Amino acid sequence: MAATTLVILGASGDLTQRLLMPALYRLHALGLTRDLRIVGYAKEPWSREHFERHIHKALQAFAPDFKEAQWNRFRRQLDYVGGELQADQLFALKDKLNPDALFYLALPPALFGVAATALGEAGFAKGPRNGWRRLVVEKPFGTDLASAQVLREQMHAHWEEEQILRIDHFLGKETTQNLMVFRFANRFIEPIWNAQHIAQVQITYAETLGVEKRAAYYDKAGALRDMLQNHLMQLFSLTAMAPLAEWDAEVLRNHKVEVLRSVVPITAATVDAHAVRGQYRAGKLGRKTLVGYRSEPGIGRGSCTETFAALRLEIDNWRWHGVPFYLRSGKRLASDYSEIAVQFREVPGALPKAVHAGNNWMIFRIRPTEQMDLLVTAKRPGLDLAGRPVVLTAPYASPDHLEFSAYEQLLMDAIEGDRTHFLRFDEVEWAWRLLTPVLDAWQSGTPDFYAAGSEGPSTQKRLLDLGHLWRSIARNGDA
Ligand SMILES: NC(=O)C1=CN([C@@H]2O[C@H](COP(=O)(O)OP(=O)(O)OC[C@H]3O[C@@H](n4cnc5c(N)ncnc54)[C@H](OP(=O)(O)O)[C@@H]3O)[C@@H](O)[C@H]2O)C=CC1
Ligand SMILES: O=C1O[C@H](COP(=O)(O)O)[C@@H](O)[C@H](O)[C@H]1O
Repeated sequence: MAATTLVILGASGDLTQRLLMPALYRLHALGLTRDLRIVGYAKEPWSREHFERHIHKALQAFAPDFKEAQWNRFRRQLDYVGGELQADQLFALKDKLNPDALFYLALPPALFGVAATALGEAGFAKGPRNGWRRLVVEKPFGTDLASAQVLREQMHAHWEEEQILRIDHFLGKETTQNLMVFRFANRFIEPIWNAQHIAQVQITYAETLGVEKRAAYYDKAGALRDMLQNHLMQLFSLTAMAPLAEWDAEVLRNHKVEVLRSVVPITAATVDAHAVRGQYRAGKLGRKTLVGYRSEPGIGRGSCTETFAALRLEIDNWRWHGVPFYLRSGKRLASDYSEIAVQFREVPGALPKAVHAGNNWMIFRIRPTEQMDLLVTAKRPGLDLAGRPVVLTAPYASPDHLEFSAYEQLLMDAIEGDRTHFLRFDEVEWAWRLLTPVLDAWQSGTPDFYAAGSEGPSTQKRLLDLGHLWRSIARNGDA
């Protein structure tokens, strides 16, 4: 790696403390980013020493395996500049930039356009001839189709699309990346990965967390914008896309966009058949009593923001015609349970009755543990020819392999210029195009309530085809 500067705009914020700095610290400890200079930039008129103390405290709290000796090496990479998001003030960064430099917008989303413009006006979008410049943008990219398009225009005034790395941290998760490897590196999968063999797909991201300290952001966003529009749509398109002709970031992103373009549009008339929203009321999780969303600090007593969203998507192409894809995510649910679960169609009935062949499921589990489960029917040991369900499990973690957090993966990719796991604008745009009619419809009316600690609103059932059941959140997917 050539000497590179990473400027973090918004360096006094939560993301920097909790996720970016711990990731950078670990990459440094592993010897992967020795030539990286990290410059924090924020409004606070801090000295470099003050910034160091701030980050030291953050790492003590959030970096697993924090060690003072390692910190003493890492701190030498750090620097700080205080200023507003204005070109004349940003210009103070000039002498700190290597020919290769990237700017990370760890800022409130409303400031992405302002910051990109100010960096451009300061002349930072164009590097010297022997270097490159990149802009890493956090999520969410816009709040609907129109605002995302406006933001794109603002960014493109100074930055080329190839320079912009839009983060979706789910693309840095092992399970997400494994979807691509597992699907395309195994001979037996591709021939059955289609409507002829697959009955339904369920993508669930359930959290026990509530709104925590993010009321100001979350109450404006809601579950559809916070989780479905970005993270779950990515899992969806990676599950459904066609095999790549070439292992290349642009080809991959073309394929994901193809999926989104093939989704049957949801309209004002069909929203209720395709989308359900919920909001948690007071409830119990184990012995803990939980307040309802409207009683959380910072949330309006009459807020209609959804804390749960479920979608039924249908893809009208040769591969998937007739297969419903169910996506859902919510806060304050019964467990931290997340997976992509693919159910195969039933086998024909020419088996002895006692075999009871159940449906096969292929499950890519994200939480509570990352692992793959294949649910099959095998013979029950004994004299009779009877069947029993068996789970073939492949755990993810292995003592022989280092694991990297999503932010470690993506920061490394950003430094190396690998765009594979970042979003191209048209992916974001298509996801907004599909979901904006739902957001529009949800501007009025109220969400369906569910008790905190439960499976979510019972109305989510209405999205399912006859014979399909939601997998149980409380029992990590078991029936
Ligand atoms: N926190 C998280 O867990 C995650 C956050 N994200 C995304 O990361 C981004 C940052 O989030 P987060 O760190 O939580 O937000 P915070 O509000 O904690 O921090 C944002 C940063 O922006 C600065 N800032 C705020 N307003 C201005 C302004 N008007 N001018 C200049 N700087 C300003 C803040 O400075 P100051 O401290 O002075 O206000 C702070 O440094 C968001 O886009 C969020 O969606 C994504 C995934 C997870
Ligand atoms: O982006 C977000 O993701 C988290 C869930 O992701 P995880 O990797 O932390 O499990 C979610 O809690 C948050 O609301 C959302 O903004």
